[in-house]
Amino acid sequence: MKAVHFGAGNIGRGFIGETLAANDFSIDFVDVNQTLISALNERHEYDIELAAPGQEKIHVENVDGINNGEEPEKVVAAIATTDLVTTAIGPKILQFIAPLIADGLVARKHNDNLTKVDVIACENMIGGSAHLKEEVYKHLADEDRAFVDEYVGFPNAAVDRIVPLQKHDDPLMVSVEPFKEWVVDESQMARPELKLTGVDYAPDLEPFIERKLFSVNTGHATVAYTGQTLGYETIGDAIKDERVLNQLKGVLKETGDLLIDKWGFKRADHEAYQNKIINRFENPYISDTIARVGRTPIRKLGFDERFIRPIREAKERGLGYAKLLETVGKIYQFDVPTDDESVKLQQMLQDKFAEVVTATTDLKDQDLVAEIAGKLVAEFSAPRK
Ligand SMILES: NC(=O)C1=CN([C@@H]2O[C@H](COP(=O)(O)OP(=O)(O)OC[C@H]3O[C@@H](n4cnc5c(N)ncnc54)[C@H](O)[C@@H]3O)[C@@H](O)[C@H]2O)C=CC1
Ligand SMILES: O=P(O)(O)OC[C@H]1O[C@](O)(CO)[C@@H](O)[C@@H]1O
Repeated sequence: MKAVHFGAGNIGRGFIGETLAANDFSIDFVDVNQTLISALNERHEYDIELAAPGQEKIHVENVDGINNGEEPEKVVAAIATTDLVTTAIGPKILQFIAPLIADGLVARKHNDNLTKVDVIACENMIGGSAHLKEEVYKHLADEDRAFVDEYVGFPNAAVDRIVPLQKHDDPLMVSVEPFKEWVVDESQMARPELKLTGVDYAPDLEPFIERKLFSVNTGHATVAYTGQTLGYETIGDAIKDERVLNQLKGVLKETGDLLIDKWGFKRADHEAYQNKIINRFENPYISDTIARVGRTPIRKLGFDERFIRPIREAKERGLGYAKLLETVGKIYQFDVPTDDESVKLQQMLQDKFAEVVTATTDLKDQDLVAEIAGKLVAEFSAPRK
């Protein structure tokens, strides 16, 4: 069996690659990072290390790399004959790989390849594959849509494994937590007979993706944003602070109440699920930065994302969301100069504060307005350790 996987990064190599290889797939990793692509093509194998006592190694082989920026035609040819397409590239990048996926699917039509194929987006988002499908369809001519309708599935999926930023001499080596969960919506598959060991197939993904996103991801982000306002740089250090842990527990109580009310999870089971997540965040074998877990704060503030959606739904149901609101307030203080969205958010705040300063002081000197606004932004985002 053959798979084309977009995104040879942390979760791509550290989870999707492991699972595909364990199911005897050969994998074409597609990425724009030439260091990763060259290493994959030189060695055709890599190691995964479990972040746990013993640091067990898992060997992955039968892998190749294609740089989609340099050799898009190779990606199209690979999709034309593959059995499965997966992505772990980032929600906002899906739109950029959609044209290539569309070309690859049309190539299947031109080659009379009538084997059905599923395209699975393994991103932290609700409806990831459905979103990718919309993007792909924008690049299909009317006469190709019927073929894709009939032969291609875009089943939504939830993937759960913490894979932090990596620091190894070997660019392919990836250290991952032992826990892993990959759930695919079976009802949306074009080729449901192609099932992978290590993947769960659910008739309805919504409860799983919401439980995961509003527990693991809302929780992790809460540790990151609360931790940063207290001056911490790593998740491990932040979660040792009782104020951060209490904030996390408060937020998980609110999302837990919502999930139990909405999906009928049993409270005891859900609390056990939450406690396991807290233990995962505390894993001393993982060094995870607040900058990574809090990355792209504007995306994380989105309408259907890990804070605003549970807040909206808790409000509709008359449930509590005070701790979630508190955390949202902290997201606006997320200040990481290397994160474009953080820089943009801070600039938006600076501009708004400047409006308030102008309205309250009548100052005409814009340099002075900017200086005062800068002080206000700093005041609102200063660490309060
Ligand atoms: N790291 C984790 O623990 C988990 C991550 N995810 C999701 O997986 C996705 C990827 O996350 P990570 O692996 O952490 O990120 P990452 O940054 O390690 O990997 C992303 C990869 O995509 C590549 N890429 C970026 N733009 C590209 C383009 N236009 N064409 C081809 N390749 C491109 C990058 O070079 C990089 O190798 C995200 O949606 C994330 O939410 C989901 C569950 C766990
Ligand atoms: O990948 P995103 O959406 O930026 O969010 C980061 C989150 O993803 C994970 O890496 C895995 O779900 C978590 O560790 C973290 O909460």
